[in-house]
Amino acid sequence: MMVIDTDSEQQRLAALRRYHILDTPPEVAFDDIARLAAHVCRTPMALINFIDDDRQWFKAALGLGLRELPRDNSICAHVLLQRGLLVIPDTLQDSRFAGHPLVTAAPFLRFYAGVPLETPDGHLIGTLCVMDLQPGVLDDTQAELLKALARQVMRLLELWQANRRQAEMLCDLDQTREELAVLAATDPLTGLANRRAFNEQLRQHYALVQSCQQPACLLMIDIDYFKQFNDEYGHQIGDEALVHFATLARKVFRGTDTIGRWGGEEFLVLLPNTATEQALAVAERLRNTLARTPVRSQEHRLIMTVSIGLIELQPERSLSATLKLLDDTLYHAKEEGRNRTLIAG
Ligand SMILES: Nc1nc2c(ncn2[C@@H]2O[C@H](COP(=O)(O)OP(=O)(O)OP(=O)(O)O)[C@@H](O)[C@H]2O)c(=O)[nH]1
Repeated sequence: MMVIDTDSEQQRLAALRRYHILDTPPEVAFDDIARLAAHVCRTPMALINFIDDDRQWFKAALGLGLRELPRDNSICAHVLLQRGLLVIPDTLQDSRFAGHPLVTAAPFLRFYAGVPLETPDGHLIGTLCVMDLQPGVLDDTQAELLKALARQVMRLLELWQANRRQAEMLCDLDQTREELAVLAATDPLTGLANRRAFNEQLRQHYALVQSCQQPACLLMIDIDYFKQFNDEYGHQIGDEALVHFATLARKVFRGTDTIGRWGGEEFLVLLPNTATEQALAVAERLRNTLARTPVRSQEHRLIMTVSIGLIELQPERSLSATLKLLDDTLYHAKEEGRNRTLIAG
């Protein structure tokens, strides 16, 4: 009967799992080592096998048409127990193995030699073994070469693990890069596109308007009397009002529209494939939604109004001229009494 120390067995299994080798497909590099082991030891069979919780699983299985066997009465588990080379010249002459299912039934094993696969921190996670259907022996050179090949299996595993870690790090790096790109393009308070990102989108879309002659509109939206709002209720409620605006704007505009925070309490919205009348309808819907949806704080329910300038992009008008005209239009909307939408003209 094999006695297993549960603590070190758990550590051994953890060491094995760290390689993520179990249940991976066969690979030429491992098959080659098994072939070399069989050649050196002059046997028809060789295994690279890992001793899992309740099974032995073969990464390479030369001459044996199996991928795994139950761990119960595994011959290889004996190699781990004695922590070194195990040679069984004739299984039928060895009381420990004479009744083994692989000895008493197909493939009727007679000869076995195995060495442990040892991790750099001393855990034995499997074996490299050779087997024959006739009794046999292993000379010193063969034994040394079998041990050398077992070390090569471990080098391969270490390399495999290093590659996997590198791939994981590259994946993490890609993810971080994506997150940073999103952060760099986002206004931290409202989560809308920041001025730089909006400008980029606007430039790209303007090029499209010039080449495809598709209609597109731009809205410049400024919250009315926001300084007063801040002064009266505090900067914190002012911030909440900006977030409130952004939340409503996301609901009112289409997913294909781009909303950007242009500065303080000023926002720009790009509406692709939208003519002036449709853009005016959306701008008015935004003003109505704001009028119906107060900013809620513990003590107040505050209604915000906005002034909006609207302009249709024209291929023959430069972007800077468009933005200047839009800014002037917004200024007029403020001058005329605020809480309104004015069309540039
Ligand atoms: N709470 C808060 N306030 C901001 C933020 N950015 C800008 N502001 C404030 O927004 C106010 C804008 O004031 P003004 O440019 O005078 O405009 P206004 O009071 O809205 O007046 P009109 O635009 O003419 O209706 C200033 O008091 C800024 O401090 C912000 O991120 N949070």
